[in-house]
Amino acid sequence: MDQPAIEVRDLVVGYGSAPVLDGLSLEVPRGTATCVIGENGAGKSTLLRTVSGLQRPEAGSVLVLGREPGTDAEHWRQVVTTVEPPSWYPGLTAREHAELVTRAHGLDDGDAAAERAFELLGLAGHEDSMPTSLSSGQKQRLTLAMAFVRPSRVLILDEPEQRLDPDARSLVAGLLRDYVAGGGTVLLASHDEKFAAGTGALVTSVAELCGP
Ligand SMILES: Nc1ncnc2c1ncn2[C@@H]1O[C@H](COP(=O)(O)OP(=O)(O)OP(=O)(O)O)[C@@H](O)[C@H]1O
Repeated sequence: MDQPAIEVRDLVVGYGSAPVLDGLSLEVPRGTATCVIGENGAGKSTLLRTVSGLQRPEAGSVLVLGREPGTDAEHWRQVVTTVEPPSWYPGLTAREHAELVTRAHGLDDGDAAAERAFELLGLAGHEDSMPTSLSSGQKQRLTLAMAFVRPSRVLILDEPEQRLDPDARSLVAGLLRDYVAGGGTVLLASHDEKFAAGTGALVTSVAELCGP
């Protein structure tokens, strides 16, 4: 059987005192989605940050596509994460942000791809806006457009439904289903179980993953 896209074993992560995650294990098979739920402070973002390679575990192991995450550029060519809030470049429009991403990833038809991503995420008409002038939901749409506009094999999304209206939540759930149908792997955290079910993800909780 194929190695899972994401393999987490006996993970211990903390911030100096008692660990937030203590003995968490998780496997996300390739071409599937898993959604982690749990109350505020349960450790969902901590898990996603660690799987993204942005947080060092105290113990345990994490493999993403068979490699330790975040250690080299190859990781970032294949993995998209929205765990860290994006920084907007002063003076660059929404379209120019998306085009930066497509150029950095060597897409030949980058400008057309950016156009399609804006259409898809309901941002048509906002291409020439400064990201800082967009509403909070539009900024979230732009963040997701920048995630979907480039090729990737794994998406790690922290509460992608946040600040989105119900129609946009359904739209994004559908995009995630399509991403998985195309062979991609998704790990997300969410507080919206209806949204999570709509993505087709296996829904689990930090508590379940940490075992007894
Ligand atoms: N940088 C940090 N320094 C110290 N403690 C932190 C840090 N980041 C998170 N924590 C603590 O770790 C615990 C888990 O936080 P985390 O953000 O992973 O939870 P979460 O499940 O994503 O919560 P939410 O649903 O509110 O987004 C919390 O108790 C939080 O206070």
